[in-house]
Amino acid sequence: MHIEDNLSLELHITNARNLSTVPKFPKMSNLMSSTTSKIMLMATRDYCLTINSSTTRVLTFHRRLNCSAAATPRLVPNPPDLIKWVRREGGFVHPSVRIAESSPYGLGLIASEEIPKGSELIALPEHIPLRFPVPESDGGDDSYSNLVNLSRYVPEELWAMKLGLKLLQERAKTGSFWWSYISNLPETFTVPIFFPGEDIKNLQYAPLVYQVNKRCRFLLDFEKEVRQELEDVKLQNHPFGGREVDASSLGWAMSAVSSRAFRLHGKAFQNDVPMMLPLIDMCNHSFNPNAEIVQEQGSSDPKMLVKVIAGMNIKERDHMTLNYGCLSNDLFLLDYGFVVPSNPYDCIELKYDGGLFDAASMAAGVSNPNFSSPATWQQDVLAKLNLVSEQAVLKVTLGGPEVVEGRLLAALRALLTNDAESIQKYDLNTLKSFSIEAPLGLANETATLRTLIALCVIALNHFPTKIMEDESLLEKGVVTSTELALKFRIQKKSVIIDVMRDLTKRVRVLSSKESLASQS
Ligand SMILES: C[S@@+](CC[C@H](N)C(=O)[O-])C[C@H]1O[C@@H](n2cnc3c(N)ncnc32)[C@H](O)[C@@H]1O
Repeated sequence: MHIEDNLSLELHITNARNLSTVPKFPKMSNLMSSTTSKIMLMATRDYCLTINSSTTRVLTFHRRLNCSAAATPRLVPNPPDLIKWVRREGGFVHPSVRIAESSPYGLGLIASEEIPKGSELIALPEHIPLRFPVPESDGGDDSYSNLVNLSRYVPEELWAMKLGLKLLQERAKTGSFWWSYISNLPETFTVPIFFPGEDIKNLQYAPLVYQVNKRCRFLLDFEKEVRQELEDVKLQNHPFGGREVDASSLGWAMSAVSSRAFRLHGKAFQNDVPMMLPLIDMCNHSFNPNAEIVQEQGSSDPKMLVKVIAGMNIKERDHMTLNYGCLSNDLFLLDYGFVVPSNPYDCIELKYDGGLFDAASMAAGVSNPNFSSPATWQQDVLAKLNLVSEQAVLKVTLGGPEVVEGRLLAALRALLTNDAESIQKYDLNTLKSFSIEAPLGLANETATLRTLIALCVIALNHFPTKIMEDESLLEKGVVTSTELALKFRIQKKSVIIDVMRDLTKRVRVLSSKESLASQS
């Protein structure tokens, strides 16, 4: 996969906006270019990434410096009181819930007094969440049908952009019902579409660089489509009140949604519709949250669409947290603009490739591996694992709760044995897991684990820098985007090292069993 150009967006967010005026959208500025550079990121040819910055369109990210360094600047300097607005609109906010600085995470919700487990913290009535309108609600309105037309250009995977169009529409509208909410949104986001090109390269990890480039390219193309679609639209039918929407404002809206919207399940939520939940979205993330969203319409209070309750006792001055999901750092950075240290769900992606796996096996001292030329019965196993054929999914992962993706583990075990008969004895699920120790025998398991360790070494060596170098760069003090890129790649390398540790332990256990067996 060669990515010819590396696109990122420059977001100039400059104006402190007066509440009484309709806010202007941020302006996208000049396109820059720099010298060509190439980086090889992954072990396989397909993950070889070429960043040719001579065709690069880099737009730099400017953070305003006139606000307090600790706070995340909001869309307007002194936005309305969000808690008061929610209460005024019929929502419930626990009397001990406050919005406060939650450094370094931006703003957050804090308890001004102890809150007992099970207490209702926030409840929002149906009209407060912001969602993409369903036809019945805005039907007949041309600005609505123009918005729907634009949303057709948005691929399903970028659902945040669809809701982002609605957010931009409300941001442009004088007297929007949601203005109290929108004016409290961050002015800028730390997601990598806004990184300078150098910091996209600094991620050192091709799968994420690919996703960032894809999003940037989409935004630049979408900007053109929006322009064309709205060229001849009359002011009264214009979905953004005649305001020009460019890649920067689209990027702002997409990031606002991806970092704050919730996809709620259950019949009350029209099949997994994403929505922005004012105030609830002030909760920061934790894998051990002290609050949770109650998704079903409670019969005790049928007017409330969504509630947050305390999942445990929340002490005075504690921050309220929600779990955004068991996500890898790729998704945390791409959608939310942060990296979780020691994230148990982080993993690295590799491509299943016979040549690479033969090389890893040989490096591990396995004689005559046949990943490149598997026997027919081995090909059958690979087909069942969806690792051969036109539609094969060749992406496999190391790390996360599984440590080694089941399909990869089963493939290695099957390709490192000559024993076609024993393979028939087990169902594929057994071969895909570590739950039964050494299903194809100690020698096969040792060869499998050693090959995996060699794969880890290859993957680690493809990062251009070592963790220690990254850490010393971090210590020097760098801008936010560089800091995030450094933290991200440190975590990726740590995932590989953790996997190697785990596999090495397993090899040791097997060796001691082997030596016991040979003694008896
Ligand atoms: C739903 S908002 C939470 C409110 C946000 N802190 C604010 O100032 O508006 C999600 C954003 O909060 C920040 N955040 C939340 N949890 C975090 C965490 N565990 N580590 C770092 N940043 C976090 C990130 O900037 C993320 O995009």
